[in-house]
Amino acid sequence: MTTQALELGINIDHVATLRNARGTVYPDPIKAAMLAEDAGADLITLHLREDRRHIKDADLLALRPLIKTRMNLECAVTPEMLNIACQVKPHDVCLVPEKREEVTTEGGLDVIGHFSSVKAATKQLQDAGIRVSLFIDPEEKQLQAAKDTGATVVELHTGRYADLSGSDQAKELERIRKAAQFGKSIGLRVNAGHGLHEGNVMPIAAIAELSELNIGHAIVAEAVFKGWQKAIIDMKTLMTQGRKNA
Ligand SMILES: CC(=O)[C@@H](O)[C@H](O)COP(=O)(O)O
Ligand SMILES: NCC(=O)COP(=O)(O)O
Repeated sequence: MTTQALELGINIDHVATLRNARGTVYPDPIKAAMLAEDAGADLITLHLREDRRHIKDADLLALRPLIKTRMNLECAVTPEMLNIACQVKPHDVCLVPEKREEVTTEGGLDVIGHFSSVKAATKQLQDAGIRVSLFIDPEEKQLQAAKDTGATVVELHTGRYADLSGSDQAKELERIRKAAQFGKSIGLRVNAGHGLHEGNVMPIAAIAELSELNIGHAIVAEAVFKGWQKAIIDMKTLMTQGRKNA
């Protein structure tokens, strides 16, 4: 069996976090995206939060015509966000849950609990020619519900895996592996992301059913010490090494 390639989505949100901390124009997330593509990123991911704490509407509009790979817009299931997405027309929209007070995206979208609104949002986006992904926890019932909405892609939330260690982390890795296998078996493209870094990415990359990893915060952090493009190249190298263990 030939192992499928594993794509790297570079999330530029926290380049914008650093810019916004001082209200400067630097570091520029658009420049980060362009350099990321040159360094081998397969797509650029950005999350337009309702509170605009990092990416702003102007970033999204500026990036759209410049992107050479694929734009993956993460957003909440709200009329405002769906309208923006349908106007900007990224290649992919990943629907995520959002809480105003959270530090970061704490868990996956409860597709079962919000089935009719997620299904309607999926249709609205697909009718605009956008591929839809749902950011979910690695649970069979959420994967099945995702499939039932008509979405063709899911992204498994790896934040819990990233926060755990030892045997608890090994159990969570197994849960992600089983979810990826189940997702693939029902015809979904299965991606993963959140909290991944150089120290924890290889076992995830070794899950053969995964198509794409979206990574941001840790790459921005590594870039402080070794530079943005080197951090991206190193992450891609680790993913390639990890995939050899698939
Ligand atoms: C949905 C998701 O996982 C990403 O958007 C990532 O977490 C970066 O954004 P936040 O840190 O604002 O959650
Ligand atoms: N969807 C996950 C993502 O885009 C990146 O998450 P993180 O690496 O910033 O935690």
